[in-house]
Amino acid sequence: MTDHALLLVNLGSPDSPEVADVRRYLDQFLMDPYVIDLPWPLRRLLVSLILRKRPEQSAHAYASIWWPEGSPLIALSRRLREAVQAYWHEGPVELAMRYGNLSIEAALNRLAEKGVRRVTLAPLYPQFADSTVTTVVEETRRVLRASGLTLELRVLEPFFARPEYLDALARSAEPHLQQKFDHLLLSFHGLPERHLRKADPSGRHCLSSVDCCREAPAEVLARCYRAQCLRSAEGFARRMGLDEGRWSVSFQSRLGRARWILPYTEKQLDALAARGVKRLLVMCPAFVTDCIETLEEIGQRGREQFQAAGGEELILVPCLNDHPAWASALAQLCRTPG
Ligand SMILES: C=CC1=C(C)c2cc3[nH]c(cc4nc(cc5[nH]c(cc1n2)c(C)c5CCC(=O)O)C(CCC(=O)O)=C4C)c(C)c3C=C
Ligand SMILES: [Fe+2]
Ligand SMILES: [Fe+2]
Repeated sequence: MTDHALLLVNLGSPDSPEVADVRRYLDQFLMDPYVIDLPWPLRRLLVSLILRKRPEQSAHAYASIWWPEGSPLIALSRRLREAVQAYWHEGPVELAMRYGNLSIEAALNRLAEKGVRRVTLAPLYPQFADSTVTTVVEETRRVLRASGLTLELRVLEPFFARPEYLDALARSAEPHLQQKFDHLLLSFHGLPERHLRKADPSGRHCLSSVDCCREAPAEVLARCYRAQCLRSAEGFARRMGLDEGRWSVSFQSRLGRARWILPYTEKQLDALAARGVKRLLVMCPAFVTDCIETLEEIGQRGREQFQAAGGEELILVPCLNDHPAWASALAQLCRTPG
């Protein structure tokens, strides 16, 4: 059987680190109502304000991590697609981005032309958030409706606690954890607190106490990004045999002035240095491929900040990228997506 395809979807990147390309990309990204969840006129106003300064700053950051082949996120996602194809014999493996080029529409059309009948959609995010998973799923459904393609769609559920993902994370990180280090910081992408409250099916659990995410009942856990990040972190630390106190969790990439989920990575870097941590390892398990948020925010700015606060070295552990253990795990996850 070769008519069951995989469609891997990642976030996307600007076409180049030029200011105009970065502005166009940020505009599409931030105008997504799943990312900035305000009514259109307010969203337009806020995004236009953000776009006054942000494209220049982000363009500078993108330029500092850009590869000869282009955006690291896209280049690494392409390599991942190729690696997964070696483990997926049921049909073709396609790659698309939610924003910018490599559109979902073009990928679905290619699959239909190849005679594919079933597609398993894999949003490349281990933890659930409306701003990542829901927007990918909804956009794919919208394209299918609009194009009239009759492809049967299944969706890979967030895999934050699946052994396939956690084992692959352990296998890819293991060589880096063999070096001498004082502390491991697991820095996840942040999320506005408002998004957490909105996704909470109970309407009252999330953010009700400092520890609510540790006691989330199953239906809340299924929708709570923060609780899922903590589960991933605990599952990873257990696999690596890390003692409590030798690792911690934080959330990075805050945008704007609203409250985002705590603790902030920026604050943790200072706090760890002040506590006497000299050699700090940082992993970013919410990202399956390295990108601006890992390479620039942590690997460059985070390192400078940590050293200025008295730390000696910040070592960034690479994301899963195209590690064979991850490519094989992803194919396996897609065989039992629900
Ligand atoms: C891993 C999961 C992600 C969540 C959750 C997420 C939420 C989220 N992000 C922004 C704003 C920005 N994110 C940016 C980059 C970016 N974000 C993710 C992933 C998640 N975002 C990735 C993989 C990347 C990297 C893209 C790349 O090209 O390398 C950016 C752009 C970069 C910048 O200007 O700093 C913004 C802006 C919000 C507002 C949000 C939740 C509401
Ligand atoms: Fe983001
Ligand atoms: Fe929660």
